[in-house]
Amino acid sequence: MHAPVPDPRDRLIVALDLSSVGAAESLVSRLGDTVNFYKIGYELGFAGGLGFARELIADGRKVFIDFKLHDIGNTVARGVASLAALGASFATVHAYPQTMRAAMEGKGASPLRILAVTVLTSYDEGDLNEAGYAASVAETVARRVAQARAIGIDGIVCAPTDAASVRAALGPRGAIVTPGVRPDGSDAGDQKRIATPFAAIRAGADHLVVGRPIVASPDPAAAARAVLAEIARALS
Ligand SMILES: O=c1ccn([C@@H]2O[C@H](COP(=O)(O)O)[C@@H](O)[C@H]2O)c(=O)[nH]1
Repeated sequence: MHAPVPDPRDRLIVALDLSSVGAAESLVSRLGDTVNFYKIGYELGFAGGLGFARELIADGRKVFIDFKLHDIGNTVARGVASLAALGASFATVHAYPQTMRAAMEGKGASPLRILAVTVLTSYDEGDLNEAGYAASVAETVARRVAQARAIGIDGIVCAPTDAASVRAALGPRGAIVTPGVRPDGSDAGDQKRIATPFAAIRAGADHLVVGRPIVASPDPAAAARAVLAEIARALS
């Protein structure tokens, strides 16, 4: 069985897609105790964000490093070992078998959980086809989840619209983490496979990643509370 999520706030992961540590510090301070789990990707990570990740972790927050690693096995394993030493809770790799195996080896006995990114939520059938894949989004997700399961991966990143089929293919073990979450009325931006927080949780997502609907809101704490309320309603 995959571990139940104990603190409901751990269901919500806010993507700190911001250009400086100062901007991230200010957002985290505005969100206060409403949010406890943060994701750091390229934008903040390449602007000093790993030092900030260390501070968040020291402050008792959970951190997800979303660099979507994909390289030769040795490089992936060593990079993941560094993320494990940092104290990150989650880290992503692309769902290629060699990469997933290397990441699982690199994390060793640490509590870091490796999440395999199946098909990006900004991709539809046309984007996948343009990238050279003949299979559909659903077929590609299914194939990658089957491979991830065989390797014993810790979790999957997929669109909320894929969550139910991913859970069926993944079995009870492994976390399902869904970006592409959009509360009703919010702008989809470049996301193509989206669902509301309520629908994502009902479809079986364990954790929702939310960026712009909270980060770009005039009142981020109120936007986060609204997402948490939807999560609670979906779980009730
Ligand atoms: O398939 C994926 C994998 C990762 N992401 C990341 O999640 C957030 C989503 O941000 P929004 O502003 O809520 O769209 C972003 O950091 C992506 O890098 C994803 O969107 N899709």
